[in-house]
Amino acid sequence: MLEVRNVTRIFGTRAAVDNISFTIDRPAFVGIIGRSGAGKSTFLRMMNRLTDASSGQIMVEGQDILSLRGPARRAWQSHCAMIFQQFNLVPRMDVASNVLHGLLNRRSTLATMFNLWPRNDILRALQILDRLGIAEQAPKRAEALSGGQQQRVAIARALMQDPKIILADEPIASLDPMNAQVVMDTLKRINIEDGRMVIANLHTLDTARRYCDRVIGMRDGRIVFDGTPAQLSTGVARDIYGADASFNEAATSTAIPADTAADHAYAERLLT
Ligand SMILES: Nc1ncnc2c1ncn2[C@@H]1O[C@H](COP(=O)(O)OP(=O)(O)OP(=O)(O)O)[C@@H](O)[C@H]1O
Repeated sequence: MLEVRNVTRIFGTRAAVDNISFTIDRPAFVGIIGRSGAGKSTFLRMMNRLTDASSGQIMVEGQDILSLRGPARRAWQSHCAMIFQQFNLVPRMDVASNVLHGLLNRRSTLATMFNLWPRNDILRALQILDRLGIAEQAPKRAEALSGGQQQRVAIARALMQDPKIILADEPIASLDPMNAQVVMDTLKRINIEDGRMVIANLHTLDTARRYCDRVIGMRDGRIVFDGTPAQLSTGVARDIYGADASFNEAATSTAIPADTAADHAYAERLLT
């Protein structure tokens, strides 16, 4: 389904991504982990053709997507939707219009400028919002929503493109643990129910272990691990993150310790 062959991206004299190769043969949920600067974002941006590669090929259904130009490149970008850490919504625009903007590549600029959308597209946007549990937010401005809701709007916008692959660049890095879970559950559902491949850059090991079928570990632009979550032992993680013996997994965790006594006290205060 996807074959990455010897892909490199050089900035100045330094390789941000250094000759990486791997194959994904089914619509899996793939996590890419590694410390800051490992090359994770650069790789996703090459997949989506936001950044050019210096060399290599990315084959999808027999076509090298790195060689696409003009309309063919734009068509690929709409089959390969991207979700960002900061959601990248238009804050003052309503939620439904933000979702409809997923069709931007396929619409005339004029129609988009005047916010003129065919009825069928509007209905589809509302159906997608409903599926993600946020239909009632459709008329609100995006900026009025919580971070978790905004990220679900961004996922809805991606689904509007009907993509084969969803690329997510640190999709939960700006969210609290509860919202992070809702967003990851949503991505997992889309992966399983729709059969869309998801490739997500993740900064926490526990998230990679919980949601991914496969984990790729990057360090200094290279792939240093490629395996299942079960193979991702603390020792392997230490290699990926380049940490010494004092490496502590909790430092890469999003989990908050449960403090039930404090929760009960808080609930009681609210009730009185
Ligand atoms: N446009 C650019 N110009 C120059 N150097 C860049 C550019 N983009 C990325 N780099 C460099 O490439 C390397 C890899 O960066 P990249 O953002 O891909 O890493 P990352 O693993 O995604 O890290 P983070 O989690 O912090 O985003 C870094 O050293 C970064 O400084």
